[in-house]
Amino acid sequence: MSDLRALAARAAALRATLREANYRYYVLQDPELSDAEWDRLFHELKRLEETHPELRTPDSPTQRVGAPPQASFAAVRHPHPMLSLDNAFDLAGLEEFEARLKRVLATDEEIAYLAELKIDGLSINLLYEGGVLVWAATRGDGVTGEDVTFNVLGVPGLPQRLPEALPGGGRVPEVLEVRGELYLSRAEFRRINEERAAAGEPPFKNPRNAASGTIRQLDPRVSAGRKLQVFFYGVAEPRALGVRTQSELLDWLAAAGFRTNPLRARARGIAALEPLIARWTALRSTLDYEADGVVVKVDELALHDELGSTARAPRWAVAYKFPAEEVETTLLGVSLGVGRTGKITPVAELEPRLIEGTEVSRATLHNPGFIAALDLRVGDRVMVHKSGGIIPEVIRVLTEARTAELPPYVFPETCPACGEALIEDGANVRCVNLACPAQVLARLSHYASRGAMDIAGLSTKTLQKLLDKGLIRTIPDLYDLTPEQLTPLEGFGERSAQNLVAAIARSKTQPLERLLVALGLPHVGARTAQLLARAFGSLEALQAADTADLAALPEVGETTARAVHDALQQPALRALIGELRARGVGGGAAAPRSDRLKGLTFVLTGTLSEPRDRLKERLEALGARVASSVSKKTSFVVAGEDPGSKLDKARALGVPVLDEAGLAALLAARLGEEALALESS
Ligand SMILES: NC(=O)c1ccc[n+]([C@@H]2O[C@H](COP(=O)([O-])OP(=O)(O)OC[C@H]3O[C@@H](n4cnc5c(N)ncnc54)[C@H](O)[C@@H]3O)[C@@H](O)[C@H]2O)c1
Repeated sequence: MSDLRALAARAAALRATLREANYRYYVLQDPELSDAEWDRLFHELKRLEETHPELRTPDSPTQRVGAPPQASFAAVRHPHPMLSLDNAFDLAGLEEFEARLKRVLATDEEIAYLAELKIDGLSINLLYEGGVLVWAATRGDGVTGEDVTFNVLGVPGLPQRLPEALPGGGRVPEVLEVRGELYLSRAEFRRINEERAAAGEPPFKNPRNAASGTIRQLDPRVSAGRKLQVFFYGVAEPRALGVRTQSELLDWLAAAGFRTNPLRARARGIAALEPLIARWTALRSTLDYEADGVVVKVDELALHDELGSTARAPRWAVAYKFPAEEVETTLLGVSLGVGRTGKITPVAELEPRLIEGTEVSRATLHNPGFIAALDLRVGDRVMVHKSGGIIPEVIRVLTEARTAELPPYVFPETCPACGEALIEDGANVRCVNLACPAQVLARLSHYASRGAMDIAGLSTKTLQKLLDKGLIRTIPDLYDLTPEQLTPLEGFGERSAQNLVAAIARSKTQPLERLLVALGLPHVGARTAQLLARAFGSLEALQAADTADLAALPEVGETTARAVHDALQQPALRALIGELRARGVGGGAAAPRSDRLKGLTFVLTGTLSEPRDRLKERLEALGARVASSVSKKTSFVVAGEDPGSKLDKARALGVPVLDEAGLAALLAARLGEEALALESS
């Protein structure tokens, strides 16, 4: 039983992590996990649920597609659900897929497949009635999508009206639901990012994000100015078209005016697809669009009906994902970054190349030992990949490609910013000069950043200007700036000077948790800062706490407790805090508590998808009371998996019981937008 409990807790934790990742990926379009990491966690959960079906919940990410539509668009209900695809990461995965097919179809005969490229864009569903386009919608959560009709009208190969008769005598059914993938070419992605850079806007991370951002433009002129493209690959009810196979379906779509990808191949048996997959893997980097795999579909449509779908994906198709891309480029130089703690990070300056959708011109070299182990020399040809799918890293030097005798790289002995001798610190080197201008700039920039004090308009560039002009030296100096000092600076006018001074002044009332992040306390990210702020309520109380007080908090380990305690005793930090407090920074209050759930009392029972303490804290932060026993006064009992006697008591007393989905619905109804923020907190 206790083993099962541990597995249930693991499954719940995986579900919570995946849900949060989905929200960041689909809604915020700002993923923190790499796709590879997401895939790994997803598969762990899937395996767990397969071996222990009793652990599966109806709202598990394995049973769901995408994320609900955003409120800024009209919602469209898909007449037939739009599904995702199951993945295979290697040939063994494809063979497993084939074995499953043969088992379900009870056949030994070779199955015919159609292989198509998996385009890395976003799916679109089109509804035609009487041959006329009625709407175009994003996938959303598979059931409901966002109406983006106006944004697709100019896309070539996306017909607004279908021909009455098709070559070969086919006809267009009265109602037709067509599915495809919208995407941006690599060249168009680069052009859009250049345009954004010129307008001072942040770049899109990759073509998929850019396509997704483009289709969700509320102003159709913006999307019209970007060259979206599309490949169509399916319809909701192909049999109504009189076609028998996926191959014939693609031909039908092409004949009706829908753009389809000419790259497709039919093969009998998975083994026969292997050479094709190898060829397409090599072809990938030469395409002018991003493809992240090969979709293998059972060709015979009659078999689709027989195989059916799960809640999340059809059983007759699988997406083989390409392995991580390794790209060859040239090392143009090595630059040294100085972090706010003085750590020196060597960075490879590379000839720019597109890797898995993002342009890479710099890659981490970690530390001097890493450079030495690679025997890296400026001018070398190197192989680069994205570590964990996100951080570019040099993995190999092509020593055989060295034509000239390149001198070995010698790691500097002094700080590039202040000239102070560098000190070895384990595998790293460090500049220990607290007044080092690069460290000062990094600390200021961290202080003003979005995750910390969030001071609008105080970019690193502006901070550099203020330092250069001698207007500031330390963080507290920011609060002494006047509009008159800023107005004469390049890029400032009277208005922008006033705005910046006002934004800096506003930051004084940022909640304590943000100030804790801004101070750069060791091991303190947003989550720990929140815990500390809620537990201690003021900087003074936190400074007075000893290591044991800190370690007693849930989720704060011994190491963090000691590091935070020691940092707060350091004279430099104490002086900084003193100066900030003297200027009225950090009024001492923890994050303002919302009272949206005021008057409600919850009792939590069973295994939930997040630690009970955490949910308790979240509910309390919204003004609710969380009690430990059920009484008539309890508003709701939230029951997770394996609930205890509290559930029985709730039933006996007639107290309403919510499962997690019910709680989410309640929160959404009560909080609207706030619920989303809560989900991601
Ligand atoms: N990094 C993160 O935090 C994070 C979070 C969520 C999802 N993800 C990534 O997204 C994936 C899951 O997302 P998904 O559900 O959007 O699925 P998916 O992108 O892996 O595959 C399904 C989609 O492929 C598309 N597709 C492209 N070409 C196709 C073709 N020829 N035929 C059929 N379909 C085709 C369809 O739009 C379909 O909806 C994960 O594998 C992961 O890589 C990452």
